[in-house]
Order: sequence, then structure tokens, then C-alpha cells
Amino acid sequence: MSLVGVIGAGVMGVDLAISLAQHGHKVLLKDNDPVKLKSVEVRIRKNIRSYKMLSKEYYSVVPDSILEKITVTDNYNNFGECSFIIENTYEEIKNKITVLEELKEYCNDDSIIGINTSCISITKLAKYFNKPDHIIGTHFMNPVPLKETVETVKGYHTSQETIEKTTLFLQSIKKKPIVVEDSPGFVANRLSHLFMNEAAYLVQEKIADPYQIDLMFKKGYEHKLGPLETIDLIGLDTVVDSLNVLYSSLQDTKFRCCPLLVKMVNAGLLGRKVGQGFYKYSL
Ligand SMILES: NC(=O)c1ccc[n+]([C@@H]2O[C@H](COP(=O)([O-])OP(=O)(O)OC[C@H]3O[C@@H](n4cnc5c(N)ncnc54)[C@H](O)[C@@H]3O)[C@@H](O)[C@H]2O)c1
Repeated sequence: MSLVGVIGAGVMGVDLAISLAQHGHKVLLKDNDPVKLKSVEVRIRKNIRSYKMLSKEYYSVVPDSILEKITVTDNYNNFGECSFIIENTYEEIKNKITVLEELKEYCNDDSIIGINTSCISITKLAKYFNKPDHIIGTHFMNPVPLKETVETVKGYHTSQETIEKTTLFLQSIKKKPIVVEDSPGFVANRLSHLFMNEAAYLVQEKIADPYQIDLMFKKGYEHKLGPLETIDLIGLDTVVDSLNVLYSSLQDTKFRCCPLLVKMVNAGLLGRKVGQGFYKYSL
């Protein structure tokens, strides 16, 4: 059992903490928003309830046994004891740089820092850390407890030792790393954000409604979720941020964010996490 630092207690951070605790790790879960920190326990209990219905692995999981392994915090005290730290803050380069600069002061010389990002270049982020060879992309899939693969991104400076240690660490929580080279959006989101964005354009142009578009993907292509359901699951704000990163990094108009997505974010319709996006959800 080891102590793992998780920074950001949003959609991904909370689920990652559940997965880590479920496989015996102790977790320090840090966020700088007191409201987010206060709701961690409720969200963990609620998420475990739904995973029990969706996965055999979670049938017998007792929420208290997960919660007792997770310490919620608003500071970096004890992060020096973590061999792995996974960053899960907003999909904004400035934000992730701030975290890396703060971590320099608190983590130990051997700590490996996994960046959970949808699109941001790992190579670019690594230059803001004193040990760029210890920086690696760990793009977990949502919902983390139910998804086996982790898109593992090798930045320019990422060492072979970091890749090997990260592989062992991910295997310890029953995840399968798929190691890819660094490029905006890597593999998963460079593909998926194209069809999610295009689906939003179809709704904006009133070609079809969200239900029809999603049904096409589910019944026609056998996807588990349609593109608009996927946007709601990820969070519209995160999808918009990711499209902006793809657009500015690749300078390709095919990633130009659909105005309807921006409008919905401005209106606070962020998807499942707030109870409304393209669909309504009970919180
Ligand atoms: N949502 C998804 O489906 C998904 C999937 C894969 C990867 N990702 C990536 O994971 C990352 C997190 O996404 P999310 O959906 O969990 O976002 P989110 O908005 O739900 O949560 C982000 C959290 O980070 C916290 N935070 C922001 N700055 C911080 C700081 N300096 N220190 C500590 N906490 C801070 C916020 O308070 C918030 O709780 C993003 O980079 C995103 O692109 C998201």
C-alpha cells in the first residue's frame, strides 16, 4: 500500500481516489475549493452506489472502507510522502502550470507526477517542473472505476524509468496503460472531440435533436453512449476547454468549438455534474 496524491477533487479526481482506495492505496485528495472538498464524501457514496449496479467488482465494496483511505485536504502537507501524484485540475494550461510550480516545493525527489489531461501537451508542461523526466501524461477515462485503459503519454523528457514505474503503478489499480507519443489531444480526444463537436453543430443547426443523434451512435454504431451523452458525462466546460486547446495547438479550423457549446457553458449547463446539459439529470 502506498500514499498517492490526487490534486483536484472534481469529476475525475474523486473517481480516481475511489479506484486507488479500492485497490489498497491511501489517498491525499487536494482541492482549493472548499465547496468541492465539502461534497467529496457525498459524491463518493453516490458514485459507489451507481458502480455497484454497473460492475461486479463493486458489488461488495463498502463505501466506509473506501472513505477511510481517503484524506481530503486543502494543502500540500504530506505530499512529500507520495511516490505518485496525479494532477486532475481544470483543462487550462495556466492552472496546470501553477500546480506543477507549487509541487516543486512539496514533493520528494523521486515523485512521479501524472498529468490527467484531455489535450494539453505533456512536453510543454514538463518544462515548468524541476524534474521534467518525472512528468508523464495519465489520461484516465471517465468513469475511472469502470474503465480499464489509461492513455499514457510520453513527453519529450519523460524517462523510460518513469514509464516503467507508471506502468507498474497503473497495473496496481488494474488499469492497462496504452503508451502513446505526445501530441495535442493525443489519440483519444483528437478523435472523440471531432465527433462530439460535430454533434453539437448538428443540434445547433436543428438537423436532429440530441436523442436522435445519440440513438444513431448507440443503435447504429454500437457505442455505449452517444456523443451528446458523452459531452454531458465529461462536462461541457471541460469539452470546450479541450476544443480550445486542440484548436490553438493544431491551428486547424476543424477543431473550432461549436458556439452552442460555449452558450450552454455560459448559461451554466455543464452536464451531469450540475444536473443539466443536453439532458436533465437528478443530482
Ligand atoms: N471529465 C472527463 O470526462 C475527463 C476525462 C479524462 C480527462 N479529463 C481531464 O481531467 C482533468 C480534470 O477534469 P474534471 O472533469 O475532473 O474537471 P472538474 O472541473 O470536474 O474538476 C477540476 C477540479 O480541480 C480543482 N482545482 C482547480 N485548480 C486547482 C488547484 N490549483 N489546486 C487544487 N485543485 C484545483 C477544482 O476546484 C475542481 O474541483 C482535466 O484536465 C480534464 O481535461 C476529464
